[in-house]
Order: sequence, then structure tokens, then C-alpha cells
Amino acid sequence: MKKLFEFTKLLQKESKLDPWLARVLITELLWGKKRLSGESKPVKTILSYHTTFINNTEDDDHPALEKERRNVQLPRYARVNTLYWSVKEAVDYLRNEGWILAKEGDRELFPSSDHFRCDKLIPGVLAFPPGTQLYDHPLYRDRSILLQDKASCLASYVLSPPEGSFVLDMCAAPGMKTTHLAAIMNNKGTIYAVEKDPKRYETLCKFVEEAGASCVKTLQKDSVTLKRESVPGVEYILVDPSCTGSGMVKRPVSGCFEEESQDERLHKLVGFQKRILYHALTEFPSARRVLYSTCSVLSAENEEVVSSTLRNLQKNEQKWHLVDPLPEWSGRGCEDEYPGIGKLCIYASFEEHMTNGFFMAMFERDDISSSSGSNKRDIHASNQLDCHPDRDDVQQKPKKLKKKKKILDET
Ligand SMILES: C[S@@+](CC[C@H](N)C(=O)[O-])C[C@H]1O[C@@H](n2cnc3c(N)ncnc32)[C@H](O)[C@@H]1O
Repeated sequence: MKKLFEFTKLLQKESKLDPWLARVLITELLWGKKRLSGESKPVKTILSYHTTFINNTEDDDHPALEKERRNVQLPRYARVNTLYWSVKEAVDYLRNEGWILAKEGDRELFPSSDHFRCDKLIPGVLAFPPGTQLYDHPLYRDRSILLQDKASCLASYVLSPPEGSFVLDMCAAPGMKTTHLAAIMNNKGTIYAVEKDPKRYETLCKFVEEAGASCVKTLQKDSVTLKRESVPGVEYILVDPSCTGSGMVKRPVSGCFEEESQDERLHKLVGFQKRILYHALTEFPSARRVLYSTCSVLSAENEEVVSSTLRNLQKNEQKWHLVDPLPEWSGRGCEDEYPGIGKLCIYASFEEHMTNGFFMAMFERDDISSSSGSNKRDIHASNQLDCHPDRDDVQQKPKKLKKKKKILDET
């Protein structure tokens, strides 16, 4: 695909064409259904290059192979469920099993297939060599560790509600971010976890229970029409809506848009994303911070949603602004196209951060003073592990975990 872009100079010649939409459309045209439907501008543009593409593709250009190559290199991330035990206890347990904690000075990320790492940024995120199978591991089976990509962990980490907060997760199933929020809050406070889809709601309830997230109140409702009375007092809101998933390394490259064209699907998703985000920012009077996140790398679902929402808020005299939730992070949105906005938006990517593609933008209410609205991430420092402990003492799994394992065995 890269060669195809270079040869045709498509992105330079068609500067308004979103690169990721171009990838999706070209994939569908050359390796998927082999046709594009609809009359939209992007579809017409890609069709006008059809012959050039056909004459200049080789088997090796297949994007599925590109994804496969990336997939092979993506570390297997896991999050320690700190509701059951500490990061230090988890690391000691793994070392006792024969895993080796990679050292800061190691030249390679994973010097051997026995090495693992503690993420330097997000407490409790562990990285194992690509391809490590953890689905059958007892720690995963009893939810002492959860299989969650680092990028997905970023959302709860940057929202970081303090203990005792009231939090609303508007698109909650299967509950990865909900349970992470509960762990960050040490189960102190209240998280309203809302999911519209009945099947996914069941999955959410089961997962919340298994992960021991007792501060979560699940609600099967449509968040777009959710009223403030159903979730009183919310201060922190996570909006993690359905999206194209274009940032997911493992996402199938074709066959995922059976009934409608990619364009129609994107259009519907963007409409929904704008509605739910605007509702989050206007319905809940005590909300102070709202985090918008997607696992998409399309600006249409990201910066475009954020900038159009800011315009609407301004029009309706709703006072919110964007804040930089992670100043130390390198991946940013497009500042040229979205001045004043792009630089405050966060992107995670496989190429730069060895994660799935992910996007975040943090809204803060204007009248919240910077000190009272500041992130309380430091309260979780006690859970953070020195990633290079020169210690060989190995601890037993804690009592609480043993208790949990017993409960699961009995059910
Ligand atoms: C990207 S997933 C959320 C992933 C989740 N935050 C996590 O980390 O596990 C989006 C979810 O939003 C749900 N959803 C879509 N529209 C909704 C709505 N109007 N109200 C509530 N939930 C909705 C979808 O069914 C889906 O489960």
C-alpha cells in the first residue's frame, strides 16, 4: 500500500483525501469486493485511479500482509487487575513462573520469548513478546490480569477520576475501560456504566462482576437520550463510542461492511459520535471533564467530531475547552487542518507507540479552576512498580486473590 501511495502520489495530488479512508477504499477495490458503491467524492477519486492501481500492485502490497506483519510485532499487553492484587505481587508471581523482567538497559524490547516488561507510563500495564498466548493462563482465567491493549488503557489513565468520584461511562461494553476506571478509583465512588445493546450489556455485567468492580452500576439504556436524573452527580465522563475501528491492527481488512458502503457507514458513525459527545457535554450539569476516545485513525471520526462539537457548543453558549491530557505524549492530531485543536488531540499508533491506533481528546468545563480540575494520577503511584527491582524474593499470591479464585471454582 505504501508503494502504491508513493508511485501514484495519490495523497499529494488529492490533498483533501483522508489517507485512512483511501486505504479502506483501495483495499475494498483491489482485494475485497473489487468494486466501490456510492457517488461520494472519495469513492470517485479512488475509482479514477483504478487502472493505475491495477498496473502497479504486486502480491506483496496486499494490506492484509501489511497488517499481518504489524500484528506479528505488536506486544501482547495485559493489565494487572489491581482490585485483586498489586502490580508488585503480579510481577513476583510471573517471575516465580519463570518470566524474566526486562531491564531498562536491555537493547531489545524482549531479549527472549521469556521476557516481559512493565509499561513506563501506565501503572499495571505489562507487555509480553508478540504472539504470547495468555488466554489459557490461570491469571487471565480468574481475572487477576486482563488482556487489554496499552492504547485502550490510556483512556481511563488520562481521565483518572479520584477515589469517591461519580463517573459515567456512556459506551461501556465489554467493560475494559469501566473496570480499569474502577481499579483507578480503588472501587471507591460510583461508575455508571451504560450500554444499549442487550447482548453486549450481558457481557458487560458478567465482566464487571468477574473483575470485582463493585463500584460499577450497570444500566441498559441509550446514552444519546440518557437523562441526568438517571446518573446523578456525574463529574467525569468517558465517551468511547462505536467507530470504524480503523486503528485496530487485527481488524479484518475486508468483508466488514456487508450491507452498506464504507462511506455510508462512516457517515452514520460520525453522526452518532457527534450526537453522543454533544449530549455528554450538555446534559450533565456537574460534569467537569469529558474524554472522547475512539480506536479509529480517521480524522473524520476524531478531530472533525471534536471541532464540530466545539463549534456547536460555542453557538449554544456552552462553555467547554480542550485540555492536553498527556503533555509528555508524542502522537498528536493534525494542527494544520485543525488549528488550536490538533495539537491538543492525542494519537497512539503502531508505528510510534507499538499499540493499536487510538485517539483521545479531553474537554474541560471553563469554570473549573486548573488546580481543582487537575488530574489526580499521583494517587495511584502506590500501585506503580519499580520496573527494575533487583530483588529475587518471590511472594505468594495474596489472600484476596485466593479468595476470588475459590469463588470462581465454586461457580
Ligand atoms: C467501542 S465500544 C466500547 C468499548 C468499551 N468502552 C471498552 O473499553 O470495553 C462501543 C460500545 O458502545 C455501545 N453503544 C453504541 N451506541 C450506544 C448508545 N446509543 N448508548 C449506549 N451504548 C451504545 C456499543 O454497543 C458498544 O458496545
